[in-house]
Amino acid sequence: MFQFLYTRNAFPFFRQADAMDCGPTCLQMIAAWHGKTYPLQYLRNQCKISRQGVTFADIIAAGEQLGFNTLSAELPFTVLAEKAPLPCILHWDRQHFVVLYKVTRDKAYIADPALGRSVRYSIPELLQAWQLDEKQGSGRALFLEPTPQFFEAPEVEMPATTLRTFLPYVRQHRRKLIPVAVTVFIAAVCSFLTPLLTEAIVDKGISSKQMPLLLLIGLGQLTLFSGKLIADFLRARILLTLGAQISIMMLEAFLLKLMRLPFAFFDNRQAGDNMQRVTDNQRVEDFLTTSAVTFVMSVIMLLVLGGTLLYYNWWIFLLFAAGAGAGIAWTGAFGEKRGRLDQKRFRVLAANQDTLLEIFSAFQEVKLTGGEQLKINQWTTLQQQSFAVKLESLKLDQFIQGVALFINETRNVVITCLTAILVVKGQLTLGEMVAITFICGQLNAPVAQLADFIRALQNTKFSLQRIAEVHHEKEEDPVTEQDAPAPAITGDLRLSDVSFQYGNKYTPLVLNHLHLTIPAGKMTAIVGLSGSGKTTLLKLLLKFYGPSQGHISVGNHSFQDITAHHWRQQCGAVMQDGYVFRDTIANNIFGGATVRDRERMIAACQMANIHGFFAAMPFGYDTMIGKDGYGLSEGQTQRLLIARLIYRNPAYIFLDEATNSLDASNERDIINNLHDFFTGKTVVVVAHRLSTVRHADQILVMDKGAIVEAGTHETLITAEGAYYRLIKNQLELGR
Ligand SMILES: Nc1ncnc2c1ncn2[C@@H]1O[C@H](COP(=O)(O)OP(=O)(O)OP(=O)(O)O)[C@@H](O)[C@H]1O
Repeated sequence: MFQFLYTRNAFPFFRQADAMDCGPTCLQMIAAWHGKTYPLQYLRNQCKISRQGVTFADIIAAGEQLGFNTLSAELPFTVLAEKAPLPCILHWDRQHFVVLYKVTRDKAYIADPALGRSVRYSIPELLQAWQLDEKQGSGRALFLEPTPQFFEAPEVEMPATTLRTFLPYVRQHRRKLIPVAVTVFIAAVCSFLTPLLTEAIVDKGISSKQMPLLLLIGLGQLTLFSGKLIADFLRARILLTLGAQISIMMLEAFLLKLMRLPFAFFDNRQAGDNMQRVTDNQRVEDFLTTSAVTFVMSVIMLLVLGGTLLYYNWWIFLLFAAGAGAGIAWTGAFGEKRGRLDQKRFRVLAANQDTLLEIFSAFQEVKLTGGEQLKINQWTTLQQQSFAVKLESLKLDQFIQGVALFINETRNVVITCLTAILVVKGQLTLGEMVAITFICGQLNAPVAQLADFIRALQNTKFSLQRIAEVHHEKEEDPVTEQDAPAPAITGDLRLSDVSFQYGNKYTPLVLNHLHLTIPAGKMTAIVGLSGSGKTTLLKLLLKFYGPSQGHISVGNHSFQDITAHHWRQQCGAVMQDGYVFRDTIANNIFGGATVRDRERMIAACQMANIHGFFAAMPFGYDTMIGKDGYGLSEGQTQRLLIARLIYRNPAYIFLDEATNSLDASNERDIINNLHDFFTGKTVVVVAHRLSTVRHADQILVMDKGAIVEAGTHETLITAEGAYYRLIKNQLELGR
């Protein structure tokens, strides 16, 4: 519809922000070609971008969401060039996506989100990058045709995260800005007076040959220098305190935001990504405190010293202003290039963090599999990449700074020559020349600081973009309901026609049209082969994920109407990968509980059969455990997690292989103890052991995401169906 707006060279182009963004960026270009501009972040979400980027299926699913009819085809180049409607998305070098928007007799025009708007390839070059099979000369292409739904869809706006978002943090500390302003004022006055005294030394002191006057002026200069120094020192101290306070508040808000995001957000990101974003927050804080204050100071200095220079000679002032302006403009012109490098640097550093985290947390596995060298090699490869990015950044910075320095020096030399000429001509006194040279020397620092400020501003902009990715993620619960009072929820859990897939609609169904009721106050056991979807079902019941299709309810409440936070307050769970925090045993058992009752805690540990062990620890329940503390065996860890659950005393209990590491005697004791505790509670247990499931009020047998059988142990054994076979082959009959 709007194609006429674009000439051949003006195909709408967007550059990918991130190495994994090529797919969504191609979709962004195609949507823009048809007249609609979508924010990249929105398209990334629609594509459900993961750590590995996106697939054709992800782009198709997102395209259909936007209102495109999509057709993905493997076709020969001749068909692509002569018959296919362009633009289309091509799979490139088997690892990248590009948009092909024009083919002539011997050239193909590609908008490559990594390289640029109009990258021209010869046909053999295109074939080399595109075709799947060298002999066939064919490759994969995705065509997107807009439907009326595309044009009717409302505009999508993603609010930008700007510095303004963070100003409230600074405003809270505005009183501290007063002493900062005072120190800036003192420094400015000192800078203003110093050249005047210099001029006085030369013109008045030397010519009058009055030693006391010279001494007095010298003393004045020393006082001004000391005043400026003290003001600078004080300011640095105040800013450090201010920066630390603002940083803590910003990071606290960032962590709180992260905690409120849904599980899917963490599925798609590496830990290193979020850790790097903490650095981004610190960069913003540094900008708001140090860089912004330095900027204000530089501007004041420029005004004060520039005004003094203007007072001496306006020609020299103009010359200086032109030179300084040129240097600053030069530095500012490299924003986009520096942005791309910064994004590369972010990726490499995040990957570096992840590799190190993996090496340290999987140390045992690394050693057992003899993978030490492999892991070190992976790390060194990342170091090489990091070095390459650093070198590239250094080269660019040196180029920018080198030219800026050259401009500055040229300006200084020209000004020195000009002042000398003016002195020779008698239009300036020697004292004025010395004062002007002094002012120009003094001005160099604020001019350089302005250039630094521009660089800091660009860096902060890149950091803000990355922080925005977290800030604009939809939280699990609506913000207004997050702190609402949470009355108890009761009733059966019901699933009606529930299906679920982790990715988009083209990824396999992990849960397949489930209809089931989990009766309140009863115990339901779920059994099935590995990978049949048991844990996923628990995760849906815990509201970690919402169903892709169908409906879940508890009592009279639809799951959609209760917040995840509210629901999880009613629940307790021991998951397969339950975690022991780096803390005391007591704090590990209390968890997030507000009431910390030691007697109840000990009773919980007795029920979980672990009291004797904890009581015998060096500091009893105050012994540190977790990563840096006293090691626990798998079985002890599971008993601690069960004690945590008992202390929490929830109405709905979910156990995923919670006792599989226990020995038979421990398990029997715990199951006996839990029998009373479970009374009246709704319990869902995923287990492989017959001893755990046989007394359940209801047993559900899962296979390939579906419930294939349901009943009690006796009825299912009599039926001799899936449960019977599973027991024979899988469940440990002996226990
Ligand atoms: N985060 C995820 N992203 C994509 N697929 C996933 C994810 N988690 C699980 N799956 C897939 O979902 C399917 C069901 O996994 P699930 O963990 O629910 O099975 P399970 O029955 O609990 O298996 P097990 O008895 O081995 O614990 C598996 O094929 C698995 O690969």
